[in-house]
Amino acid sequence: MFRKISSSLSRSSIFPISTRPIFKSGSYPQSLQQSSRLRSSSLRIAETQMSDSPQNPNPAAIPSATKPELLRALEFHLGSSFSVDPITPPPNPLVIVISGASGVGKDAVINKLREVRESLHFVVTATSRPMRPGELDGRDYFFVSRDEFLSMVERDELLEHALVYGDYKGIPKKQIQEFMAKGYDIVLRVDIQGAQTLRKILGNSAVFIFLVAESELAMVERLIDRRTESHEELLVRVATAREEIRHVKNFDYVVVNAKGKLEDSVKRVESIIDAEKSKVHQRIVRI
Ligand SMILES: Nc1ncnc2c1ncn2[C@@H]1O[C@H](COP(=O)(O)OP(=O)(O)OP(=O)(O)O)[C@@H](O)[C@H]1O
Repeated sequence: MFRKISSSLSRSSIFPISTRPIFKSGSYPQSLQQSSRLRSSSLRIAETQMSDSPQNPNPAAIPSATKPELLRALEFHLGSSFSVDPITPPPNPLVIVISGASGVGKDAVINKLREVRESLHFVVTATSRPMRPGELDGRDYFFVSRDEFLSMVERDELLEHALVYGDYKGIPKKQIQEFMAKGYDIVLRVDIQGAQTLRKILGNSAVFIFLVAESELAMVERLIDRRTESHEELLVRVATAREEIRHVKNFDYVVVNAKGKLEDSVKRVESIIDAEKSKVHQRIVRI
């Protein structure tokens, strides 16, 4: 764990403890500069590398000591070895909740994020809704019957679940636990109702991102273009979206997914993840 450089040296043979030196220009101990005991082959290599480097621009620097010698002397002077361990612990796994009104582009953003970012696990939601053309069981959702879904609820296998536009949707807990244990960050894609429930369950331990279109018109057009909803379903979704936009205040971040700017939105989400990873006070999530 710790550098062993100085441990092989008898400290008292170089500097008596009572007379620990303060190194100044020109006063670096001759014994340390010249001692053949210090010159192992690896030290000589390092020394050669240093002597090849451009002239030291700092006139106050110690003139002819090698880097290993300097390191050893500093360690000796400080009374402890320099550790090669990381200065800060690795960041905790994150739980990232991505939400927003229907048709705002949650799937589109998440699918792109999947392409550009490793070390994220995208939780596959269980749903009782029928599969849409192009969707794949186990990739887009776990498609289960209503009865199967209700059994999962009874067995307490879901972190949260809800009835959304007549269909059940829920998040399997086991998947999150397994991937967090492997060090993955977890991405959850939920509607706004789901995000509200998750906020109650997870509090500030998770990161909540709210996706919005640049305007209401843009959002409705996107839904129409998708051509997966009937006229009545569109009416319900638009009315719900108008109401849901007020919940933005319960989120940590808002990302505008503007028309034709999907990649910018994904970059913005990535920046949020990077910032969260750099936080001094990390979120700690327990599922
Ligand atoms: N930035 C964008 N520019 C243009 N089209 C977009 C953009 N983002 C998403 N879309 C398109 O808008 C439509 C709706 O997107 P998507 O299905 O990802 O929304 P969603 O939020 O997942 O919807 P739902 O909650 O109803 O499943 C899709 O056809 C998608 O390709």
